[in-house]
Amino acid sequence: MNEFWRRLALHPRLRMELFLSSLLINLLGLAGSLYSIQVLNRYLALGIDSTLLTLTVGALIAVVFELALRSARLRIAQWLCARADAALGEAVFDSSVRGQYALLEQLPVAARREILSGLATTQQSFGASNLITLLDAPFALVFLLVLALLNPILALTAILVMGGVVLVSLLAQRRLREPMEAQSRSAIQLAGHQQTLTSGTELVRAFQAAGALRERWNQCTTELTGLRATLGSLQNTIQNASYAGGVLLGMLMMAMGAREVLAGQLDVGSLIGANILAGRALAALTRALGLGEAIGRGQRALELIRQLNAIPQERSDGMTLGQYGGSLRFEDAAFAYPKQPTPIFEHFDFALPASGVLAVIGANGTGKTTLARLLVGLLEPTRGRLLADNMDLRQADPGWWRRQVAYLPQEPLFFDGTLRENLTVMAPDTPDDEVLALCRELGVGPFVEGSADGLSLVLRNGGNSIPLGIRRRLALARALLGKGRVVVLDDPTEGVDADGCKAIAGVLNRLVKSGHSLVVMSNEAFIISAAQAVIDLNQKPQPRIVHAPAAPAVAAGGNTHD
Ligand SMILES: Nc1ncnc2c1ncn2[C@@H]1O[C@H](COP(=O)(O)OP(=O)(O)OP(=O)(O)O)[C@@H](O)[C@H]1O
Repeated sequence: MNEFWRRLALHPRLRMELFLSSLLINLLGLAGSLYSIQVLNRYLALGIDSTLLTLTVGALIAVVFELALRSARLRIAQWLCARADAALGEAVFDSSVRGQYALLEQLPVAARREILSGLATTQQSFGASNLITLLDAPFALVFLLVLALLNPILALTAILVMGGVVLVSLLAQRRLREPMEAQSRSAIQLAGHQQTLTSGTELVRAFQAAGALRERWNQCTTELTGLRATLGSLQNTIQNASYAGGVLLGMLMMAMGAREVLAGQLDVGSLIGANILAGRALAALTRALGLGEAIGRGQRALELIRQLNAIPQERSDGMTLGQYGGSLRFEDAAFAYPKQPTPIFEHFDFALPASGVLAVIGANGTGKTTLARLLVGLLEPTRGRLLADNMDLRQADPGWWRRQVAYLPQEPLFFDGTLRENLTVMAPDTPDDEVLALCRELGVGPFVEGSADGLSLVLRNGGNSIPLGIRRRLALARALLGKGRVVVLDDPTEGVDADGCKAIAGVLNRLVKSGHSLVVMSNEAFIISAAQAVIDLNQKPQPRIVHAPAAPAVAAGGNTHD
């Protein structure tokens, strides 16, 4: 309900127009019953055709006005709802792309997907037609008021029947909440299994995981079917109450009305009109009550969306440096993930001079990727500072900082779009020649130029149909085309063949010569031997720092580090 009010509050003038048009529509809606009363009382009594003609023309004009107003009101409501939907969609998008990375990561992927799909649910639940139905509901009172003017006993009868319908419906709606929440939880679980079915085909087949997956799948779908049945029954109770209320109201109105007619308190025309009025009052009410499930579903989706939107966002401004020199420094830095018993590192002091080359080594899970994410500014040290040319990265404008960093993440993922759009995402004006030259330098020229579409090749599903070694080098090309001063590479040779490693070594040498600072997370001997310093994350909690005496050139297939 609050969401409907919020939508109405978006535009006070339109809200007023909606209320006024609803008032007029419902007043014009009285024309049908007044027409019946007048035809039965006047025309049947006097038999004057011109009276019938006047009444009919009057009623028709009222109907035409009512229809015109209805369509104008719908357009206003649609405009208002479209604006609210667009604002909500934008807020969700912003939270997804600008919510603090560390906090976003705490939300499971399936839950995030469910939140995003909840946008469509809110659009339906709080859409224009439902808004109008709710606006019409209070006008049931107008019909009851007119009914009371015709005959108070009939009005009282209608109120009692409607009260009963409201009571049954509200009781059923109270019981809707719990199964709806359970349904949302099950849907999140099912979304996880759907993800496995769609992108884990290999896993399911090769590891014969179908049995284990089927059990969970069946459990989820059975649970969802049961919950849907419960919700359906409750919804049915509400519909039955409305139907039974309608039948009962019609009968009681006739019975009580007939007695009133015999007692001389009501004429036959007014009895028919009263019946129509009571029917309209009940219909307005039951239509609104029938929205209970849809509104409950929308509210649940909105609650999840609010959880996402409540995640504090990364700052969109901050300090920048006119000219970033390329040095980095950790000062008594520590990092620990929330709810993790041991920190990734503590009391970490290290300075990388401009144009320095640093290798970060460590066994699986020691924190190389975490360190890379700290350098890119996705995560922040839980204690201490990380400085870029003496500027604390906490104070830096994240957008500016990410333009200073050429980052190769461990997972080389791409968004749906062409290869060109992906590679030049940080520098859209880069000419194709430059992109192709870098691809050639990285040894993926034959892949790009050999494909019929070249740079216009359309990537889907993160680009996962491209072999990993090629995908990684394409991701490296994307990083370098951004022209950041510091190059942070998370396992650049993982899955890359010997020729590919040589090509990467060549590019790294060029970067070193051109004065870039390099931080490479890798256990690869040829990278370690070329580094001026090595951080060993195997040592906990304070990493070991090894300074190499000289910096030989990066050469794939070179020395091993001792
Ligand atoms: N979002 C997170 N929340 C909690 N713990 C996390 C999170 N991300 C990583 N970790 C944990 O932090 C530790 C370091 O992970 P990280 O991925 O940085 O290691 P890594 O050295 O890069 O591993 P690998 O060599 O396998 O890539 C691991 O124990 C991992 O489980």
